[in-house]
Order: sequence, then structure tokens, then C-alpha cells
Amino acid sequence: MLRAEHLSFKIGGNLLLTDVSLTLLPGEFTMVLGPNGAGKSTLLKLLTGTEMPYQGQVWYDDQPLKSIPLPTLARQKAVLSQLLSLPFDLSVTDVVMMGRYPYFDLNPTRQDKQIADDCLEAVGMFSFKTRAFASLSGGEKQKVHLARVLAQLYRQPSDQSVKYLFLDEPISALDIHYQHQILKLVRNLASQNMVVFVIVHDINLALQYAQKVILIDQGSIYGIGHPDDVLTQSAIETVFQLTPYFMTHPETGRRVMIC
Ligand SMILES: Nc1ncnc2c1ncn2[C@@H]1O[C@H](COP(=O)(O)OP(=O)(O)OP(=O)(O)O)[C@@H](O)[C@H]1O
Repeated sequence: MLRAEHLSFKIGGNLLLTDVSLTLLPGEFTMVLGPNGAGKSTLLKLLTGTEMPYQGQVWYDDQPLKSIPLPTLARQKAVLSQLLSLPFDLSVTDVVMMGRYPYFDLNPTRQDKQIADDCLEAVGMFSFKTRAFASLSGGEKQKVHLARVLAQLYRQPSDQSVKYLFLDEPISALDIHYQHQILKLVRNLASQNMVVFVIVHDINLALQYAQKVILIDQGSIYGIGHPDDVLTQSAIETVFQLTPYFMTHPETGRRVMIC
């Protein structure tokens, strides 16, 4: 379980996040939405320890995040940020193997290599494994970074511990086929004792996949809970300043938004 209490964050004199409290449960697929600049990435950085809050605290299970040793954290938590370029000339396999750094000393084992291959396969990028990462398209780079975080949290059968996966707009560069493939993959991971926190902009994908939604506006939580309870007509009108219409999907019966 992840628990955050009364998180606030400021840079200079600007308060970017104000009094955010939340609980994320393993097994629950949480999606985070909100306008540009609302504070979604800032919240992710506080929940992952990339930034320290000005006020408040984050716990992973019963441990304050700041007290968890980095080598332990590296096996528990993986983060995919929006920055996809790398300053080094690496192959696709090299990038995925970065996810295995917490597990080997000098050289990857045969098992690490197999895990990297499996994770590339899972995102449809196995045939690119020897390519130079810099030569890939934007969507291909995004899939390789996804394979990297999957490799980092790859679970051995004996490992029952809770894992924490944070993805900042992981499907922004993907075609519609891979948007759905990756979200199904992540939903499946969530069901395996994982806390999953995914920032997206697509309200219909959140209505389709999320079990919990966090709607952020102007540095605060506007709503948190079941997607149908949070992503209401009035909430979307207020937060995004446009008028949505909702229809019912003809086969599944779920809500679909059109604007
Ligand atoms: N280092 C910084 N200095 C000043 N302002 C910052 C800094 N980092 C972020 N901000 C501001 O904080 C606000 C929240 O940024 P954040 O990246 O969390 O937004 P977001 O909700 O993830 O937006 P987007 O959907 O555009 O990615 C923005 O207005 C941003 O300009």
C-alpha cells in the first residue's frame, strides 16, 4: 500500500501542490488525469521520492519513503518519466538492461538477459533488440522504456512483495493498437500485487481501464475514486472547461465521452 498525507510542494514562492492525501492499494489500477500544468508529474515525483515535499510524508506500506534504502527501493519501485532521450549511444537491449542494474553486480546473468528479452517481447520490440536506441521512432522509444521498467519489476515466482509502478504518459506516442495492448499489460500487472499509478490524458481510456481515478486541478485533488464517480459531466466542465456528452458503449455498456 502507498499512503501520502498532506503533501505540499513549492518551488521558489510558488505552491505547485497543496495538501494532497491519498491511498493507493496493490491490485488497483489508478489513472491520474488533469489539465496541463495541474501538478500530475509533480505528484508522481513526490510519490517516488524524486522530489521531497515541503510538507507531508509518503509511506510504502508502513515505511516512510525517505527511510527505505535505495537498493531496496530499486527492486520495489520503477518509474517511467516523460523524458525518453538518453545522452549515451546505447542499444535497445542496453536500455532494457538498465532495469536489471539493481539485480546484478558487473555483468548481467543469463536470467537477466532472458528477462530483458521477455520484456521486449511483451511490448512488441524484441525484433529491435540490437538496434541503436537513438535511431528509434518516438513510439518505439516509449515501448523500449516500458520494457525497461517491466524488467526492473520482473517478479520471480518466490517474490510475493508489493511492487510500485509509476508511468508518466506512457502511451502518449503509441498508436491505438499499442495504447490498448500496453494498458491491458499494465492492468494485468496491477492485479499481481502491484501499486500502479499512470498519468494519461485520454478520458475514455481511463473510463475503460482505470479502477481508481485521481483528477488533479490547480495543484489539488479535485476528485478521487471510481472513474464513473469522478469523471462526471460537471467535473469535466469545471476542470477542463468544455462540455462533454456521454454515451453508452453498445456492447460493454460502459460510459464513453464525446466532445
Ligand atoms: N522547476 C520548476 N520551476 C517552476 N515551475 C515548475 C517547475 N516544475 C514544474 N513547474 C510548474 O508546476 C506546474 C505543474 O507541473 P507538472 O509538470 O506537475 O504538470 P502536469 O499536470 O504534469 O502537466 P502536463 O499535463 O502538461 O504534463 C506547472 O505549471 C509547471 O510549469
